[in-house]
Amino acid sequence: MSAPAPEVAVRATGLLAEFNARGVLSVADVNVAVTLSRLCREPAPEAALALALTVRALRGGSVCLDLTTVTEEVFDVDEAMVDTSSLPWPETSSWLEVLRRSPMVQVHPEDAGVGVGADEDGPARPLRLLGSRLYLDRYFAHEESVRAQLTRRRRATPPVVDLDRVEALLDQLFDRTDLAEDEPSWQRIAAANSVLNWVSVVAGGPGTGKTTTVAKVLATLQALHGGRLRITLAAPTGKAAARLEEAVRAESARLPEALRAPLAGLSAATLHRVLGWRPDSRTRFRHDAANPLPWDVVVVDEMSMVSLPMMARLLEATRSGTRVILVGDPDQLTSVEAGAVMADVTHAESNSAPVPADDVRLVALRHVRADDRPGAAGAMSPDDPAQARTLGPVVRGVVELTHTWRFGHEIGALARAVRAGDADAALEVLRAGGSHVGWVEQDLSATDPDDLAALRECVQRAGRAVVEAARAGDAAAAVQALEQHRVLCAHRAGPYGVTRWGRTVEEWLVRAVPGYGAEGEWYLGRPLLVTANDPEIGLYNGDTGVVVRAGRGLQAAFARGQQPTLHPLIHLDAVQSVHAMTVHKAQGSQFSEVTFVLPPLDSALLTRELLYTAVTRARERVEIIGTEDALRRAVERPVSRASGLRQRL
Ligand SMILES: Nc1ncnc2c1ncn2[C@@H]1O[C@H](COP(=O)(O)OP(=O)(O)OP(=O)(O)O)[C@@H](O)[C@H]1O
Repeated sequence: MSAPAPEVAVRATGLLAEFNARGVLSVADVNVAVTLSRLCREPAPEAALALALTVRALRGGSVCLDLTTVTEEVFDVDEAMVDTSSLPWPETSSWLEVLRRSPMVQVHPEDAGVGVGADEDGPARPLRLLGSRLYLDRYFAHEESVRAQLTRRRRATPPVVDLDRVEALLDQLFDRTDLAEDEPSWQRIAAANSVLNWVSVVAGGPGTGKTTTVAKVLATLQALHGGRLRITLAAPTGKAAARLEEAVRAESARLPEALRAPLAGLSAATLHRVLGWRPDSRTRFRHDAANPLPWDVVVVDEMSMVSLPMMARLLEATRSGTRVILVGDPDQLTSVEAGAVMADVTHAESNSAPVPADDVRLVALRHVRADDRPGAAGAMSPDDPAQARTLGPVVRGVVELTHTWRFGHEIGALARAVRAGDADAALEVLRAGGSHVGWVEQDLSATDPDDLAALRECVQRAGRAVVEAARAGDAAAAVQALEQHRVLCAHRAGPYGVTRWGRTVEEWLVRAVPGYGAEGEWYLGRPLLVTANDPEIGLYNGDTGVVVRAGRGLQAAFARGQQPTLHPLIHLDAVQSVHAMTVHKAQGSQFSEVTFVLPPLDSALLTRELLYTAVTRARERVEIIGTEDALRRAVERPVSRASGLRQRL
């Protein structure tokens, strides 16, 4: 794939001009760097380059620019890889030296005890240098806020609970029926952790029982506190919030009556709504440090989609005596905005540090004897270095669930192989096939889509069901049918992209469904994708819906738990048709069947997280179209997102 010619930044000279000409820097990156260099009277081109690259890094989801690794990064222009090896990169140590002396840069004292503002006597400087990592000051402040809040809560005296009572409740809620003889009950350990810590992380892939565990944690907490706790459930999007509410309800319905009752009124909302969305600001909320949230327990699901700035706002608005339970899949693609908070918190460097033998939470965990199986927390010794890797995260409030309870066996095996970076194992699962996974081993640039008969039939079957329900005015059935099957792509454009595949799917539907699309722009059964957050009407980027008959008019139905919400078409500002969608947009959604169009070998987007996220969007079956080389490359290349949080936690 060749990259299109980049737009030329007329203000760029020297280094900036060269990086712009190669497409690494956009006009906007260059303009920010030129303007701030002038304002700060910084003549050094290396400093301007570092600033421009930092702005660019934020666009790509990194929180900062790491000067020691930037030359190895994969840069892309419009999704095609750019060869940056021949660019005139400054030598790292002299580049850092220029930055240390720059009037644009505030050098941060390395010792972790010193927070933002400690050396802020001089005029405001737009950049912050911490070791080899360069931040825009605002993003450093977000990272520092999250780090400080999490650390403070971890170091605080843990919540006071009656440990015997906790043990009895956990005994009642968790049994070992479906576990192998030597398999620790990680769900139980995770639950103990969330009960015993102010901040806890329940990590795991789809179907590993995160929601089940959270429902049991909430039941335990309410039982310990006489049902008086005020609890809120939050998620980054409306759809995810609705799913969370439904799942927690379904799980709590299975609990014993006495434990279930206090959970009856639980409801979930988007993070925007929980924090108090303000029409006058995109980044500030009604609840903040001065006006904190009233809740005793805050559960945040789909954490991998939560950006660093959002996490900072949430923690700042949460009182120190509130339990915060973070739930999500750290191996998924990260938030569209900057940050990889879930992955950073789950894999924080401190998690592998030695565990102090007198750690209060460890003692507590032992006391509740989370489990006696080999390798379980209750049976572990903090003095045994071999166990430190498993025990470290647990003691620090992080538990990863790995047993998959829901998937067809092959999808789980494929997801595990991808997650582990084991390309041979992934290929073995795909080659073996079965009713849950399939592989069309083809290079798509040379394929006529009409040759993919099985895919066409699948698309037509699902599309027909959507249109029939939409025409009949059955919004719930239309929304459900919409989630039967989805084509996912990494790219937006080109032979592997959403545009081509969306058009193909649309053509197949026109052929299969009489009168398809005949009503004009808002035709019955038109699948819709929301492309921008609109908290006012409760629709979020990535939400999908469908145009349905409603009385004598038309409305758009969006999945929200059992009953879809209906919106007048006139309210829909930012929507497009969604016959195929990017994996990024599909985060937070699942479909019965998924067809994943794997990008080509030279794609900058071909990463492990992309493949893992695509595979785990499927509930019943996933089919991958692409070559063996591209598959191997994807499994073997993890995403690199620069952030200091992982090291600093
Ligand atoms: N220990 C267990 N034994 C048997 N079934 C379980 C167990 N834990 C969870 N399940 C079942 O597995 C399914 C998936 O569980 P759950 O919804 O809690 O997973 P999840 O990790 O929250 O998934 P997702 O991320 O997709 O929401 C549910 O049907 C649940 O009842």
